[in-house]
Amino acid sequence: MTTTSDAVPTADTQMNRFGHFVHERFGVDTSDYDARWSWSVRQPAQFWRAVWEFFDLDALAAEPLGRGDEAVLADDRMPGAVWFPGVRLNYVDQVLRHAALPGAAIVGIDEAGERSEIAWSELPSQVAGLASTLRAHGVGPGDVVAAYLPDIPEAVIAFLATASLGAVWSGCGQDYAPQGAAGRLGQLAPKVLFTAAGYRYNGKVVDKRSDSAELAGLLPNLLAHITIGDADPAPSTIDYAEARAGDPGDLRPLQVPFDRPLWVLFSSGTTGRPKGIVHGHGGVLLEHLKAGALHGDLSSNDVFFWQTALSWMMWNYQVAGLLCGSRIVCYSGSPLYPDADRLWQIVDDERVTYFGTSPGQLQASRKAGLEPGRRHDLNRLRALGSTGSSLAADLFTWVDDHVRSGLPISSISGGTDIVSAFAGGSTGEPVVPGELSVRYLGVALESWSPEARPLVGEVGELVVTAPMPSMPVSFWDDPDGARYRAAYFAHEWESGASNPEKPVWRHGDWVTVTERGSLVIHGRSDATLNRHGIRMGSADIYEVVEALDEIAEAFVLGVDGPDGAYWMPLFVTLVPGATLDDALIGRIAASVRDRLSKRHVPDEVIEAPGIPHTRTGKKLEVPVTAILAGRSEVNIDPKAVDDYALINWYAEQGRAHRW
Ligand SMILES: CC(=O)CC(=O)O
Repeated sequence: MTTTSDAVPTADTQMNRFGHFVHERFGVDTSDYDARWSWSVRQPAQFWRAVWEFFDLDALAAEPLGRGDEAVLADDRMPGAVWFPGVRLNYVDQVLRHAALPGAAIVGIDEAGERSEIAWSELPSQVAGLASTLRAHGVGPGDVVAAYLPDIPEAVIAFLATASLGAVWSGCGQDYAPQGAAGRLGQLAPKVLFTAAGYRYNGKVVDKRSDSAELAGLLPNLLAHITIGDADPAPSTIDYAEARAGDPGDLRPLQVPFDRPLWVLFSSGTTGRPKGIVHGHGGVLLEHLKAGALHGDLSSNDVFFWQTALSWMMWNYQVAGLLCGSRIVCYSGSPLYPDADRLWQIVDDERVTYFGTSPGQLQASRKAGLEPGRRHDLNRLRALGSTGSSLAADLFTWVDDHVRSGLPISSISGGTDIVSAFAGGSTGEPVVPGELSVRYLGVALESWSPEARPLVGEVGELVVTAPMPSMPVSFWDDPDGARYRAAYFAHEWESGASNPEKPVWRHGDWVTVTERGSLVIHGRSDATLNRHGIRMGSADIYEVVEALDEIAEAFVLGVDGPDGAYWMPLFVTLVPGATLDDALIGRIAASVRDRLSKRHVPDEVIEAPGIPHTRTGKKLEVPVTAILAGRSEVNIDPKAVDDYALINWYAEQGRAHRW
């Protein structure tokens, strides 16, 4: 496989400056990435102290960080690690540090192309004005402020105002119906709700006024409902412009303990009550500076655009651009409207330097025959990020051929749980198609065999063997931590000599750590295809099948039947004009056999009317497999799925299958 960009260890990147700083400060060998990573996981207290010092966080905190490892990591138990016990700070201060920068901090673009800007210089007064209105409505430390909004700049201001008070933020995209949003936000008993009158999507105006009013009615503790963009707001609501014009006074974000909740994110909740995952101010601040500034090299020279939505953790990750002094771009429309070129046009118009997207958008660009590098001026673009699912090798190559040769690609993998990435591309590190270049600093990631043995060059369970500061401080409404432990620490490793002495975080993904230290993610381990003892990752099959021009999307399931029978159907959706005839089925089977193995060839290829996803775009492999297997206890929550009507179609396939 080709290397599309070469390592540049001497370049003036923040990562290299950090390496020099660590070498000087701690006398550590940081000559290459491997050395840095090994030190960061062997000496976590030293590593996170280095991050703290490199970004001069003493300047933000009420008091300087104490000496000794205990001041950084007082207890390394997992779960229950105690990070930075004596520290008081506020996430928002790191954003406001950049307020003297010229130009726009936040740009908003809607689907019709309407554009708005909030300048860095306006940020403090907008945050302070809104914070004072929230305070006037009774919001104080620990209270929850909820948002039902598209990805618009006002959402970022509302979040910063909330966090500045030491209150807790939680956002839900307006693509959720009111009941679905209430199933999440309602758990938190918010005191204030932000909603928008609507947004444009797929060429239509989506009017959300009555849904917003319905949601407000489902939140009994609400003291104020602030509406954005409603020309005719109901008397019981407060207009956002008025709320933002509260007395700005002297903005002093409240200094809070390191682990004070910053926000609550929700798991997809397709089959049970969505879990509220709580992250703290300090953990997110350190993790996002590390990921954004060190790995992504984000700075005030950058325009950072990651296409996302409020219910997806990538919204929170996008806001991290502000922590690094970068301008961020919020886009509230469909990524594919009016056509697949839409996001490339934004990258060009906004002079984006770091563009984050998904395999789906890249695949759609490829299938539409786009040549973004020819059609647009993408010269300022210096990195392309991708997440949501594994980025197949052929899409790396497509970017190299059709966007820009040598453009570093960072396929990242992590999730809501840590509101960041465990691994991905890193500025200056080589990129190999289909791989995540490195394990991120401070992430003790390994691939483990069923007997809890570390593996290199073989597929295993993705585990993290030491705490990270952005692991959840708790789950919401989980006083004894039982739901938290069950989510990550309850895996039963097969008995063997090396059974772990300490609990490890099992993430639920299949991963290979290569000899070079890069990674390949093979899909969810709880959705593993286990054909008569041969285990296969679904992502490997998607990579091959979705590369075929006729296939829009693929969905492979492994269904257990009676008497040890196993059925492995591959469902596909087709691009317009394509037909699933014997020739195409033959080509699918041949590609899977040639590029993977004959064991990976599905039992059947079936054209589907669609593929069900969570609202953050993950294929619903586990619950749909259970439905096909006829397991009656599976109850998929219609509100958590993008197209619930499809579930009946899949159930019908299960009933019709002859074992
Ligand atoms: C960083 C990620 O892992 C994002 C996601 O796929 O949810």
